[in-house]
Amino acid sequence: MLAIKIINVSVRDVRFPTSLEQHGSDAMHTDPDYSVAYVVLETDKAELKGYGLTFTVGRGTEIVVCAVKALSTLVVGKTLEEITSDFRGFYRLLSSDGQMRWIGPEKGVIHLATAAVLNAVWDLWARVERKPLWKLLVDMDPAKLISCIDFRYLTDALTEQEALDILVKGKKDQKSREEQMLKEGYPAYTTSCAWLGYTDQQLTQLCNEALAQGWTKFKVKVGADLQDDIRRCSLIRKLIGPNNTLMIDANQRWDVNEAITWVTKLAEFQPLWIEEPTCPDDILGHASISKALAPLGIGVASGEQCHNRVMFKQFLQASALQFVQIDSCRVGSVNENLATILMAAKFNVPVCPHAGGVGLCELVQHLILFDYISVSASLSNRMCEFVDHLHEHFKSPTVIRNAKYIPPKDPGFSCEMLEESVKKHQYPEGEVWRAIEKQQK
Ligand SMILES: C[C@H](O)[C@@H](O)[C@@H](O)[C@H](O)C(=O)O
Ligand SMILES: [Mg+2]
Repeated sequence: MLAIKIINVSVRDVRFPTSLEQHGSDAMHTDPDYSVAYVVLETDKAELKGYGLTFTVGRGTEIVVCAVKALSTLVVGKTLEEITSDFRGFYRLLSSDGQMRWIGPEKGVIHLATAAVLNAVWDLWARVERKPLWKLLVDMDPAKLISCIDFRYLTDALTEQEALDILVKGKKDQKSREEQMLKEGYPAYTTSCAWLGYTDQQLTQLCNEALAQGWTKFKVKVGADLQDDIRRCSLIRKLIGPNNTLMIDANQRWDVNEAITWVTKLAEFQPLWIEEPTCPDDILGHASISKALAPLGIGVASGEQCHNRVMFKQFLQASALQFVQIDSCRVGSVNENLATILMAAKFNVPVCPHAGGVGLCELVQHLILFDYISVSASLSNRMCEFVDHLHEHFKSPTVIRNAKYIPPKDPGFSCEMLEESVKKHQYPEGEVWRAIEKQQK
């Protein structure tokens, strides 16, 4: 089966008009239209396809689509066997092409495109093996997993041997953790109640509904106006009570000193973490914020706009993050996320993935299940984000029970969307967008 050949890469710009209702809004992204560059790998076996995506928030998705097209020449004609027998080499081919790397390297639009293409390759591989991706990873021999990772630029922090040792150690009691996950699921938190554009009334209603559904961990958007933040945090803390968990997220709004002063003023609401307090590239800034907020019991979280494994390496080396937020679509897919998961394990920092958007929950649940079952073996201070939008457009949508992710069972990486949804939301020609255009006129 691995002999199947990829004969075509199709890519489409699919957008959902979430900004109309302020879903997903934060202090920097006030009107996101949750979108994807949606990739389908066609093979010489007509019934077998690989599905992948990367997440965007509307305008600019057409540029990612263009970048996927540029990468597709490196993919078409390859067999799955050629790819998976040297996945590290294939990762490098895509991320380090002698000409194309100039428009990265391993960052920005070209890296988002790499994520979409590689996510589709992993989806195809898992489908061929007839396993959900998390299970493919969990069952994989540690040496084979290591062979998928590009260790270039990492070895001063994590060598191949150290990574292998972590994976070999993780095999102990793996079976019981897998059974536990299948029975109980992986703990989640919700961001759906408190987008920045929601009114207090909306926030109250959504929060009460979430409490009734069993949610115990909540994230609220902050950063635009201090008085608003104090009012909203006080409201949500009252609603959830003193024992539930609260996180706050500023989406890069502040300078370093401003972040420290602002968050200190929100400390009375006892947030577990402040997420993206400042520029996502400012490693030393995050380290200063971490140091200043540690006495208040507030950690720093980041990762949804962290370009690549080398950035994560430095955040960890500089003790700049207390929570590592991997993202399934920002970096070079599973290959690069494996590197970050293993570095986080070495530095003993919990991984709490970023999710939401379109499909991010569907994808990242596979990675965090792998992290628990095969690497960290711990649930302490760990949870995966959940946002309750747009799951209905997926063939295998996430299943949440008692505020926990129930491991997916369908083969693949859960990236496949309903063709009907794709057609309707394709930008700009889909019927949803045509109707909006007509209304605006
Ligand atoms: C624009 C997006 O909705 C972001 O606000 C969102 O990803 C957010 O940062 C999150 O942590 O969920
Ligand atoms: Mg965030």
